[in-house]
Amino acid sequence: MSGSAAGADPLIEFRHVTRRFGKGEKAVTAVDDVSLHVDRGEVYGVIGFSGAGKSTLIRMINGLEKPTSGSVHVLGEEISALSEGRLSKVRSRIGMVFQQFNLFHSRTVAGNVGYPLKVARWKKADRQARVFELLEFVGLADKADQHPEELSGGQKQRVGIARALAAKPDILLADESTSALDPSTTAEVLALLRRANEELGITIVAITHEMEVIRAIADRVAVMDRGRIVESGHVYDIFSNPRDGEEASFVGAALKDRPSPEDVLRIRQHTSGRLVTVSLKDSVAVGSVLGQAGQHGVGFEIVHGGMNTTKDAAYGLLTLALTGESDAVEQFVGALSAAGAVQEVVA
Ligand SMILES: Nc1ncnc2c1ncn2[C@@H]1O[C@H](COP(=O)(O)OP(=O)(O)OP(=O)(O)O)[C@@H](O)[C@H]1O
Repeated sequence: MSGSAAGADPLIEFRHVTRRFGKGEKAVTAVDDVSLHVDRGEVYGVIGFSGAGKSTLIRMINGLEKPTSGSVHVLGEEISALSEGRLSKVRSRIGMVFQQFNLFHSRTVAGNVGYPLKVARWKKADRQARVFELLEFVGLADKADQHPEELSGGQKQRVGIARALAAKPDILLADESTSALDPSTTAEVLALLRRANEELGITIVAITHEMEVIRAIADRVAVMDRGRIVESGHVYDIFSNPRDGEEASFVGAALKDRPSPEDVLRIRQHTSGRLVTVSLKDSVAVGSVLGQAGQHGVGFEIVHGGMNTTKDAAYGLLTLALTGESDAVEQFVGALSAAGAVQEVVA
């Protein structure tokens, strides 16, 4: 799902939101003039290093934190201006998944999943039916009567997700939901979040410091740094577009899809060819141009890069060392540019 044309159906909207903590010299601006919108049915990822302001941002979506200035609109309400009573009504339509699972150890798996329904005063029979349905959905129907300590980390998080989905919320907030898990369990939990989005139509906001999470589930991403959004857009566009200029993209740098200055030094030790990086958005077209290198009188060596996948499509960057007469190489770079965006590698 990616119905995310600007303003299509925003469930969440931040308008020039700033959140400061403390006063005077010790004041910290955790969120600094952030504007963004999340549309119904999309998975919106927020990525950044520790301290970037992600938790503060997500806590403003369910009203646990209020902006110092600006406004936050959720499900048609200005959540930042609501009284506690009205706030709890909006909150009941928002589920939350935590890094440390936050399960009740004294309750069974079924008891944990059914807890929000008990709070919402669902009838016992309805509650039992809903819990059963949810445990089936997350693949833990056989664990209903066990306690959390009998489960693996991935299973605990699946219980956390079932509990967050229990009251049929419109929005699921995932706060570093896979950070405590190993890579294969992470993949399993991300696949479940993706199913929740695709099969139940739930809108997800996921904050993370892991690029893998964004790549696996997000439609759009905002990169946060020191409270500000420094880059945002569709995941595929951001991951697949090589950026110009001195400011290397945070995403590109984290993916290591371009050679670092150290890599370039190493590459230079064995080739004097012209180094270019080509985008593999259309890998067939690029492959066909590379197949004609000999006819251009050009030799090439792949010195860095490869393919990766996002939720929408595969993408990649290849760095090539091109050898041959400079006119021939120039002409060949022209042919490559027609197949994929080309950038010179300078170091
Ligand atoms: N209640 C608070 N009081 C004072 N400072 C705070 C408070 N909450 C957050 N901050 C500060 O705001 C900044 C952003 O913190 P925040 O937790 O939102 O970042 P984060 O990106 O979620 O990082 P992490 O992944 O480490 O939680 C940090 O400098 C943090 O110390």
